[in-house]
Amino acid sequence: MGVIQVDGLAKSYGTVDAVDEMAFTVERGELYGFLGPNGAGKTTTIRVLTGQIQPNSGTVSVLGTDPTAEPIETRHRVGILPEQGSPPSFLTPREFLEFVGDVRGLEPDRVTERTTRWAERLGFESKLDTLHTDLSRGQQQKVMISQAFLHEPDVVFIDEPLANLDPLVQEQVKRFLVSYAAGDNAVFVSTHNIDVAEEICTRVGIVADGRIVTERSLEGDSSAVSGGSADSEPLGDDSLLDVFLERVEGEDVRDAPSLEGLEAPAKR
Ligand SMILES: Nc1ncnc2c1ncn2[C@@H]1O[C@H](COP(=O)(O)OP(=O)(O)OP(=O)(O)O)[C@@H](O)[C@H]1O
Repeated sequence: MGVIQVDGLAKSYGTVDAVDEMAFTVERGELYGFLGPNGAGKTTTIRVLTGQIQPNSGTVSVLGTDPTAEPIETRHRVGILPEQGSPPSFLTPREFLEFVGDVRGLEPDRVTERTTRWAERLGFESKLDTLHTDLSRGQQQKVMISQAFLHEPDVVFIDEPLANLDPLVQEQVKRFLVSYAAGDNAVFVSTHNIDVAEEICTRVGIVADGRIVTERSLEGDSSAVSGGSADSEPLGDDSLLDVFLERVEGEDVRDAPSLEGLEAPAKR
């Protein structure tokens, strides 16, 4: 049984069908990449899986909990790095991480120890007592990454993990995500960055029009992974970008209208 299970999920906003017949399963040990163009339904799916919104229909299960019926229990057990999330402007990283640790049920000593460890790991020790409003976007992202992993959850949902990070920290975070998933956890990453997905994910689901249109295993040609609704094909000799462009109808940049006419005006 997967630690994340989604079957027949549908969610609309008014007349917009954001998610429709979404189905996939993620197992322990997987770093699952959720790839899709703008508006494909990725954030909506994560919001359902983390108990932030109610779907219209379908079943979802996260670590054996039902986020639609027991959202607080689900949120307690997972880590969440939301899209464009930022820590509260009126708190410092130390205060925020203490708050998150408390809400997630960690002992105060443990929170102090992990706060120090994360600040050292991501290099924001000198900013631990500075208000978030006075931190850069990248420094705020480091605090958000720290809060998602502070209670060492078995499942972590991440929207664009590398946003605003400098290249050195990006490398560190990528390595961390790979090792965290390999430690019998599951990391679910929504991203537009196909190269990063190809580099770090064990499996990807390509999303278009609110559903998974294809899945690919990236763990080597012989290891097709059971994906619940369908077995994932290995990527083989294709590049993930080619698979993406082929499967995302109407989004192929090779057929897209050129941006001719949008060039900056020539200097007079
Ligand atoms: N609160 C909302 N009210 C109305 N429509 C919404 C709302 N949130 C999302 N949508 C619509 O639902 C669809 C899916 O949006 P969603 O944010 O899930 O896509 P996404 O794959 O995360 O996109 P992106 O890659 O641009 O972040 C889009 O057409 C979007 O306009």
